[in-house]
Amino acid sequence: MNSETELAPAVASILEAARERPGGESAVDVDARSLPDAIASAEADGRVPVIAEVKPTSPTADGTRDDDPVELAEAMVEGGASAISVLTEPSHFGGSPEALTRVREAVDVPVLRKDFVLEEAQLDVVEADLLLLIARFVDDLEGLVAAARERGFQPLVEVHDREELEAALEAGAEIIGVNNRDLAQLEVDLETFESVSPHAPDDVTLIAESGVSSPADVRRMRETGADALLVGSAIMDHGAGDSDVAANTRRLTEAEATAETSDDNGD
Ligand SMILES: O=C(O)c1ccccc1NCC(=O)[C@H](O)[C@H](O)COP(=O)(O)O
Repeated sequence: MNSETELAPAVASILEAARERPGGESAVDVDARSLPDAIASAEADGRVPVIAEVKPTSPTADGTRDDDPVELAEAMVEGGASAISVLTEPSHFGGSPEALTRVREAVDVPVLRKDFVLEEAQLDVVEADLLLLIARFVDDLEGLVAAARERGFQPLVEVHDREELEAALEAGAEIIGVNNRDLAQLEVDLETFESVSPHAPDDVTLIAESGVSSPADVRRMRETGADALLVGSAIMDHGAGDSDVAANTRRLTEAEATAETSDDNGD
């Protein structure tokens, strides 16, 4: 992996910044909340398992939300989110490790650290229940998956195509996210998940990431094998700024229940 060919300029800039960021001084020791348990709990009470993302801004966002990350995360849980993703990348996404720590103290669902972790010391910046590793950018994926597990994290390995899926499986990944956003044009295409998901073994926890914006999208991803969905923009609604994050989350977590009770196409 670790190919920088055909990367969008914003992604090349994100990687450059990631290489400069220091790691922690000593290994963290996490007592992680289980994502599979949180997914099972949502399924049991009829909610779609959604990992809602606290993403103040991004290279593709229309604006920035300055709301308190804790208030956003609490509203997401109120809307039925099974887990929270918190951007810790500071220079392109407006995130911080401190925001993640505050969110994890405030909610009782699993919290994902969303960042561009490239080397082992960068695992030790902050405790989280789940930790994102992007297959394309990590040189020693197997080593970093193992190092994350040694610290107690549940690694979530992000892939974009079948080759990266195979690499994630060889590295021992048990939780895999298929990112619908390509890192060359930053365009989203839900067909990405649909083309990769049939090749994932049943015992993998499979997450559809990016570009899910409506209940119809939720159902489409679930029908093609998504155990959970990672959703940022449609919940944060950067353009509106003051939109109702709990309601935005609920619209997606209730997508399957509303489909059963409604005659319309429910988008
Ligand atoms: O979100 C971006 O603009 C972005 C740009 C460059 C690299 C990564 C980017 N996003 C990272 C993500 O994985 C998403 O935040 C996450 O999957 C949620 O996506 P969405 O629901 O489409 O906001």
